[in-house]
Amino acid sequence: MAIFEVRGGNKLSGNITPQGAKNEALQILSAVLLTEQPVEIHNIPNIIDVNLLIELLKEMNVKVSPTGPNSYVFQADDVNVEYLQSEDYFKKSGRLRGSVMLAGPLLARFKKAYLPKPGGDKIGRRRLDTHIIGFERLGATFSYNSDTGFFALKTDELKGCYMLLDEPSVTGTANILMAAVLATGTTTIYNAACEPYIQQLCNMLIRMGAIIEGVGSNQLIITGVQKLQGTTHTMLPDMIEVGSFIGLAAMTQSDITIKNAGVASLGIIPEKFRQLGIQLNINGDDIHVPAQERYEIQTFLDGGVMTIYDNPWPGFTPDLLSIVLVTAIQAHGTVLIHQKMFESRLFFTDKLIEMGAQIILCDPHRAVVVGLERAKQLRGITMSSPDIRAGVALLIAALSASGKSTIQNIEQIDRGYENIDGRLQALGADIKRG
Ligand SMILES: CC(=O)N[C@H]1[C@@H](OP(=O)(O)OP(=O)(O)OC[C@H]2O[C@@H](n3ccc(=O)[nH]c3=O)[C@H](O)[C@@H]2O)O[C@H](CO)[C@@H](O)[C@@H]1O
Ligand SMILES: C=C(OP(=O)(O)O)C(=O)O
Repeated sequence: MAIFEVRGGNKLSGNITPQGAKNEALQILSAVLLTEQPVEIHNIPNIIDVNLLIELLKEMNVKVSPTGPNSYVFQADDVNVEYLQSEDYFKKSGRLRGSVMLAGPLLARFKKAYLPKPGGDKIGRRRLDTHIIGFERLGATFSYNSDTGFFALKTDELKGCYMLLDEPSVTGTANILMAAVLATGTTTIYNAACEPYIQQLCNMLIRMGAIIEGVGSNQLIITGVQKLQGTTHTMLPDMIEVGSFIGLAAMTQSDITIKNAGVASLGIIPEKFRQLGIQLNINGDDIHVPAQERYEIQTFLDGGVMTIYDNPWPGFTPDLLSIVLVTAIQAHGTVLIHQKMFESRLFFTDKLIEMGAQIILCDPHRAVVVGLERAKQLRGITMSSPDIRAGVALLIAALSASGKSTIQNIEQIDRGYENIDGRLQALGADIKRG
């Protein structure tokens, strides 16, 4: 198992460009199954989860031709849906969350699909009810094999309907949307997720010939069409990487410019880091984070302790709470981090406490961070990366700490961050892959 060896304490400087968005890529790559025509996609991040999904598409007989370092053309004109019943698919698809989104397009085009046991981060229960109930409402039937954990879905015809989702699931919305674009009649998805990656998917589908109203809102109205055509699509910058780099700069007192950060699509993210007291200078599409010795966590207007919590878009993404938490360690002041969506995402704080952070884990969902105000540096330790975002939070802690840290299980980090060691070395970080 690969490790990172980090010698912390270096102040970093320079420019860093975020990769294409991981969670957008997983939706967009699934959508190539909706047409027999070529689809050209740019700014695809070279990360484990995305490469695994590309591998699954290849195994399904989709033609995959690289056209540049992060660009590919996909053509799904001879799809082998039966591959989805193979042992190999069972094994590989369970390794990432994104594979669930192959189901919507397959059901729409080939009238059958298989939904794997959800993979991805082990950050709490991750149910598929929204996906399955949505497909059922469109006219699919499902059976569940408790030995394999697979749902088999089939339909004679998908028919549009009105549905109010139980929760605005991101992958659930993408899945139902991709099924509905080829259904007969009109589908209304109310309480839909509406984050920029869903908007990107909608806009791609519209370019392919789909009819979708309400893009960017929580109500999508889709008029089904018989066929979709090829298109070209470019992924947005990864907003979770942008937030990770802001946290990294603040914790390590570094002067970093995040180039082409996709500022217009960051929503409330910059504001949350400002609530930690971090100065951000936005110049066009770049974010300059100056070296900051001191940053002071704001209080609420009534003087109450700041709380930062997750919510579906346009609320704050749960994927950045681990980064906000680690960044608060050297702040002046106190913050309550409340992770509402996932119940196992804060346990990594025990490693931060071992490094010297002042954190009280109140329960699985809430942690209070009392800033050290740089009176004490964290100390390097050996630790293991439990999930993508906790992994990067631990990496940020290690880069700010005195002495050597070893981070194990870095495959978790590689799932979502492209060549992170190389890009951090270019900023002056002492990090080695072992
Ligand atoms: C591949 C991908 O795109 N993964 C993202 C996607 O996962 P994913 O689509 O799997 O996440 P969902 O949006 O379905 O929901 C995530 C969790 O939050 C809970 N929930 C959701 C909505 C809500 O209003 N209340 C609530 O408690 C759900 O029950 C679930 O346990 O969206 C998550 C939420 O932004 C992100 O963390 C993941 O990185
Ligand atoms: C939780 C995440 O990913 P996934 O849904 O792919 O596990 C994440 O990107 O932070």
